[in-house]
Amino acid sequence: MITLNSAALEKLSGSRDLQIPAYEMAERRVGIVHFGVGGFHRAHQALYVDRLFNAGHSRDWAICGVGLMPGDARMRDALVNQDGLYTLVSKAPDGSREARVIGSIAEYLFAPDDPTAVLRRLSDPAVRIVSLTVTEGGYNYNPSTGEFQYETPAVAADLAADFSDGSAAPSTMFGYVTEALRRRREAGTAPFTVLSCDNVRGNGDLAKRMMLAYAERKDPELARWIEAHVAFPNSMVDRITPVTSEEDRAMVAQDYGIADAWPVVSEDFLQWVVEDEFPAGRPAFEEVGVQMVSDVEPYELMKLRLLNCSHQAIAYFGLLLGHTYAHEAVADEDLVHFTRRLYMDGEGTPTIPPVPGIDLEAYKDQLIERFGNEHVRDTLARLAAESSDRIPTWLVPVIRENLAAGRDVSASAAIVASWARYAEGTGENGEQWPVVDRLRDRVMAAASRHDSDLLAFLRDGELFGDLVEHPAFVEPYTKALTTLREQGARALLKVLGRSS
Ligand SMILES: NC(=O)c1ccc[n+]([C@@H]2O[C@H](COP(=O)([O-])OP(=O)(O)OC[C@H]3O[C@@H](n4cnc5c(N)ncnc54)[C@H](O)[C@@H]3O)[C@@H](O)[C@H]2O)c1
Ligand SMILES: O=P(O)(O)OC[C@@H](O)[C@@H](O)[C@H](O)[C@H](O)CO
Repeated sequence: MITLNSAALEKLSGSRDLQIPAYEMAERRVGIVHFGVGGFHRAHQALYVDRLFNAGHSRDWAICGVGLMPGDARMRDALVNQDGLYTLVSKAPDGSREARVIGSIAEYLFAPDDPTAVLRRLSDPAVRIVSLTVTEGGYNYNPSTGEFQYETPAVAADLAADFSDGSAAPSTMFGYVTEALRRRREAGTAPFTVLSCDNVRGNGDLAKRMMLAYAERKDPELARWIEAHVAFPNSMVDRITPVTSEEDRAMVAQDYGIADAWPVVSEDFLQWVVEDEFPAGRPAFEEVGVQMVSDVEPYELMKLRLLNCSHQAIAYFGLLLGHTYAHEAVADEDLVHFTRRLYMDGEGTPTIPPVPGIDLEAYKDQLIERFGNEHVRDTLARLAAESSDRIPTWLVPVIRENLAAGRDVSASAAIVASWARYAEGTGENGEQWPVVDRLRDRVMAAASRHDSDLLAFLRDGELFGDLVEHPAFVEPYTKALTTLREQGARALLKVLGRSS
């Protein structure tokens, strides 16, 4: 067994089944700082940069990963001991796979350990891109009003503190990015580009609006400078990347002989569509499969409204039906009919503009095939987590557009009802499940009132706006929730399937 680190690469070079970096570790120079190094970043952006290095492109774009949250101490321990290296195994639906050691993360900083080092790195003129995968919740906006939430404790603390003399340090992405931009402006250094890679519509626009809202309170003059000089390109990102399991670690050890503290397993599908707005420069992403375009929106809408919303469609129904994995959920005829025909065709698709170069029918079929990839073992529990960040961000806008156009919303109402039923916290056979959500107490308290008020869940204006006042939504929602509670998920899928 070989413990993964730079010194081990030579020993791994003989393996036929494993690709290792074809470049020298010592040649890497940090040009990108990334906040939120989790499974996805390591299966996606870091892979693209690794491909660039392998293809002989400039080594000036290596990544410095930054962890802000207490839980990121685990990533620090894994990556620092391995010189930033890790194993990425991508698995196709037919069972074939590709394994490679990724070398593009040259540095990892756990911000609570050394905030000064993070600010120093962010102020380095060599850093020209700051990229983000901080989850939907990381943007700190109220999903129904779209406003920045100044009262979030960590944000409020960063706003109140003075970082200029080094006596206090930021703790949020907003604090770090704006303080670094302030220092760059003061030093006459050009700003970096902020590249959001999270699953949010107009993710760059949102990042800009939230960053400006923060800066406006902190330092209005700086806010004006950011608005005028910093680019925030939008991007659509796609690769299903489950949470790494103990089985994944064991597989990497057994099949590749590598002791890797935190490998990543993903599907083989990979897509990144990026708005080409990088005034400070960028890597030659187009050379390694990234689609650089002038308008990302059609791609984003397609992906969020077909892939991500469908993930929510299979998550709660799947769990209620007793499934554990995404591939089991789409092997269920009733659920796949509901997802592919009723939701995707009936309600998602009418809200999507023409997407250049994409055959939507083939795209939707491929989504079902991707969800059905049994080798990836994506759990429904992952898809059901943090729903209060996902449903309002992805599905509620679809519902609103369809309501405004006078179109049917029964399938979307059933998805929301399945979340409401799921948030009651017990399955159809009385099994308990952990509801993982930053608003857990609130959503569970609302769901616990269903016996006396079937609309209790829907009354949360922050999550659903005024949907509760739309009879065209409330009627199918009420029917769906009643059927779910009285007869179960299978009965509801059958009823919906018959009426289609
Ligand atoms: N996993 C996927 O299949 C996938 C695919 C496409 C896009 N994404 C995007 O990537 C995001 C992360 O997914 P992942 O699978 O890597 O998750 P993960 O849990 O492995 O990593 C999430 C990272 O975000 C950080 N984070 C969370 N909240 C934060 C906050 N408020 N401020 C700063 N950092 C914060 C965490 O500390 C962690 O480093 C998703 O939310 C999504 O927007 C994921
Ligand atoms: O990671 P989230 O919270 O944005 O969403 C959960 C999944 O829908 C998502 O991770 C998908 O797997 C991903 O968007 C596929 O590209």
